[in-house]
Amino acid sequence: MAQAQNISNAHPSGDSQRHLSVSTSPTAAFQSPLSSFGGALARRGVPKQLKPFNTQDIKILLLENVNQSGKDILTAQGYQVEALKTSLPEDQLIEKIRRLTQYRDVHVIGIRSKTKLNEKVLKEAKNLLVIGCFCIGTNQVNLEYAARHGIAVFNSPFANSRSVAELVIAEIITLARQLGDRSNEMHRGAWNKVSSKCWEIRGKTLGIVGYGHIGSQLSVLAEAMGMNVIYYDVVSLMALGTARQVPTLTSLLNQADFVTLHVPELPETKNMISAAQLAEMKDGSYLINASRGTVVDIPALINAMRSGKIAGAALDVFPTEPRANGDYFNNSLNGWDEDLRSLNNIILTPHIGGSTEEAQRAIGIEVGDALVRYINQGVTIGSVNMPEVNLRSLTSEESDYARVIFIHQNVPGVLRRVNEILGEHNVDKQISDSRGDCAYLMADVSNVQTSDLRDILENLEALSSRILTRVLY
Ligand SMILES: NC(=O)c1ccc[n+]([C@@H]2O[C@H](COP(=O)([O-])OP(=O)(O)OC[C@H]3O[C@@H](n4cnc5c(N)ncnc54)[C@H](O)[C@@H]3O)[C@@H](O)[C@H]2O)c1
Ligand SMILES: O=C(O)CC[C@@H](O)C(=O)O
Repeated sequence: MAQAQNISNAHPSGDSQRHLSVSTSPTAAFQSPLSSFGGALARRGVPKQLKPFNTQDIKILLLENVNQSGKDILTAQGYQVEALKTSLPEDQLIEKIRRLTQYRDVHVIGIRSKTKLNEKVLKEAKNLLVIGCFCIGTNQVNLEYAARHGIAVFNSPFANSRSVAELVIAEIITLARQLGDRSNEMHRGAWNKVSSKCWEIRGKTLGIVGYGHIGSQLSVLAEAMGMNVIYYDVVSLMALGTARQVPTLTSLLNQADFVTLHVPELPETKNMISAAQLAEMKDGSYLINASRGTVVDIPALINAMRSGKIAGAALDVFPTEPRANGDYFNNSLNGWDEDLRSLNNIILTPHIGGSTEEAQRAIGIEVGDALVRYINQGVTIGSVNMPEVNLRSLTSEESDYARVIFIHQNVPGVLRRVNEILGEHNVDKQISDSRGDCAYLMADVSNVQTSDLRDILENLEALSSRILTRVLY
């Protein structure tokens, strides 16, 4: 196929910077790991790398010390990768995107849990194609705004679940034996050998709120240590081992010796554990939160611990967390931080539930691969805000092919208009799906020349429903 020059990735803003020059010289072979088409791919040859751009033109900004495994995958593609160790607050991130040419046309932003990618920030990144959350939670991103602007978001849904579950097991024993306090006393030079209100965990009841990836793993580990497990979830879920689902949060709180929270940050989970719920817990019970800081009303917890109602707590997450290592955890953050620090038998950790070598490496690989697949082939499998769409990869044996991606508003009549445009060519295969207001169409067209691609692009761009058009080949 004759090579086209300057086919643009058109974007809703119509920004003139959105032009990527054309190259078909791959810098690294991309091996698609997609399972549903894997067999067919293996038989049909090496997947062809689809890109209407020099991979070197793709600009990626990674924040929050993303693992080397993820950086390696992205740099191996030839993309320009700028990696920062910390997150940036909204004003500094906007400033960076606005002021520095190298970020203004950033195509990919990679973050972990701290960087807030809200509408204000996303508006500035006018060339943004995709966001990688190198973590489980995606509450820090305005997913709906991103979808409306054709920006796909990917995460790693369970690569750190085991690490969180193991941390919680450690915390259950630490709280039951008041290990934090004993250790602190020894560090201060004081010997204080006590057994009063120190317990074995065998035979105690663990109440898990949210029986998803983390909650269910934890259930198995806790049972192996002799605990009885009950759980509460908004959906009915199969119990592992001899765990038992209870019908209400109150029922769980009334029965559990240890309550641990594993729900996502949602409007419904905000202050899910507040004064009323703490009052429903057993006297002398324990609370663990390694989900999100907003799930617990912390001033209410401080009161419940001061009164002795709650015998201990472990908190890994906080409504406002420091931006970087070395920053202070004091009242300037949340207003009650020093009261919290003054309590006995409380474990405070800096959001390290998923911070293990194993988890971070696996997350880097999973999200890195998803980003490459999306950039190079337009595949949305695993996206948290776009319909999941995939087609068998084109292979290097198939020449004169192009992949057309049309992200559009989910309104009646669009497919007919799109197919009028594509119908003038040989559409080899096509798939389309929608999620909420956003729809994603992927079509592989054969026997197309440069001029055809330009026509296809311009005609699709002229449709009023279009959000983003990409032509990959
Ligand atoms: N501390 C850390 O480092 C760390 C690491 C990973 C995840 N997390 C947090 O943990 C959360 C849970 O992770 P996961 O992978 O188990 O998520 P998941 O989506 O697999 O499971 C969440 C479960 O919570 C349930 N749920 C939702 N709303 C609920 C409600 N109102 N009441 C009861 N149950 C409800 C869901 O039905 C689901 O079963 C994540 O959303 C993330 O915020 C924290
Ligand atoms: O590594 C992080 O910053 C986030 C860890 C965790 O909260 C997650 O959502 O996966």
